[in-house]
Amino acid sequence: MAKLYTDKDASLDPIKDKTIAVLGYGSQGHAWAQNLRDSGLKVVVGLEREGKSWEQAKKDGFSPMHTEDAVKNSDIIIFLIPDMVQRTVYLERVKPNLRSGNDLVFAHGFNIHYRLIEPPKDVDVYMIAPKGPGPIVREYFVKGGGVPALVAVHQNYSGKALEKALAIAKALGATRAGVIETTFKEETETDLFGEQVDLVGGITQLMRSAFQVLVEAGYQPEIAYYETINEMKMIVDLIYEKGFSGMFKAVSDTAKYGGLTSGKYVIDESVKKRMKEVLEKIKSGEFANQWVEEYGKGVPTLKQGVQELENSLEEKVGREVREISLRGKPKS
Ligand SMILES: NC(=O)c1ccc[n+]([C@@H]2O[C@H](COP(=O)([O-])OP(=O)(O)OC[C@H]3O[C@@H](n4cnc5c(N)ncnc54)[C@H](O)[C@@H]3O)[C@@H](O)[C@H]2O)c1
Ligand SMILES: CC(C)(O)[C@@H](O)C(=O)O
Ligand SMILES: [Mg+2]
Ligand SMILES: [Mg+2]
Repeated sequence: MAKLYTDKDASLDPIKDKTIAVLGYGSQGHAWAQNLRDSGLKVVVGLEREGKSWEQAKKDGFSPMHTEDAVKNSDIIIFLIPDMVQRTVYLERVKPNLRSGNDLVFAHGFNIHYRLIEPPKDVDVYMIAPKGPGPIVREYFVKGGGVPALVAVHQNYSGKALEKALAIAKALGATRAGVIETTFKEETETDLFGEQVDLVGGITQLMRSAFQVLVEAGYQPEIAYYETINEMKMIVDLIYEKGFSGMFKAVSDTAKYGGLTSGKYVIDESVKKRMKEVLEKIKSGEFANQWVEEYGKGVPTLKQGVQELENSLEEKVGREVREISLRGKPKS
């Protein structure tokens, strides 16, 4: 098994006297800024302008400052702004204010791996990539736990980059679970692959298609929603806690037999073949170029996809069904 770093393998010492700039106060930014501060580290929040994030950061007790001021006042600069804006913010706000011995830190390897950002040689460049959404990084930390993370070092000018990455992982709560060392290449490619074919893309499409098949066959949409979308959480929770075998133990033999046979029929080798094509596009940089181009055009495909999803019957029914099913969800 890969080496797992836990709390006992990490110390806050290498960064305890440093000032840390968290750039961005969105999904990950709000979690990192608060977790690192609650762990006793000195955090400043850097933002482009006053707005929603600025107000939220103030509500959470920070005194946000403009990006360039945050960079000038810090030793460690953490990029928690969208991947597509990191290059411009780096070139315009960070690079002109960077000092020898600063650290550039990422939560995902996209900009370094695909060379959108090419840092100078006299800084450390490393990553702590949480393997979970930002709000959960905060929620688990507050409840005394932590979301697992990957760490990677791209540039080790100080010779202490890994120790600092582990220190941040500890302050974030990730070593309460477990942290594994990787490379920027491995993290970037696997993270993009997972979110595309499985976590974000695959699961959404699987549930929507199943919902649509039932509705198109004349079944009540609310029943289709309960069956194909709502119950997914309980099944995934069982897999999360007990593995596939544990989940199988909790369902009926009828579900096991039907699931094994029809599951392999629906998600067959042709699906795996297309997953491999997706991986190739990620590895070759084709997906990265496509995403940069889409972003340059003002994200028309992304906007259209999100709008189609928001207007879909499954979302409309979901809003109603969730009101009912969330009433039954335990509070803690
Ligand atoms: N969202 C996640 O759960 C998650 C998980 C693991 C890694 N990551 C990585 O973390 C990084 C941050 O992702 P995120 O989803 O938290 O970002 P996000 O979309 O939530 O970031 C929003 C923040 O960025 C700022 N921002 C937006 N546009 C900007 C612009 N043009 N210039 C400057 N600032 C701008 C906003 O004001 C806000 O504070 C990315 O590298 C991402 O791949 C995200
Ligand atoms: C939370 C995810 C999907 O794991 C992350 O990779 C992201 O990009 O948001
Ligand atoms: Mg991810
Ligand atoms: Mg990702």
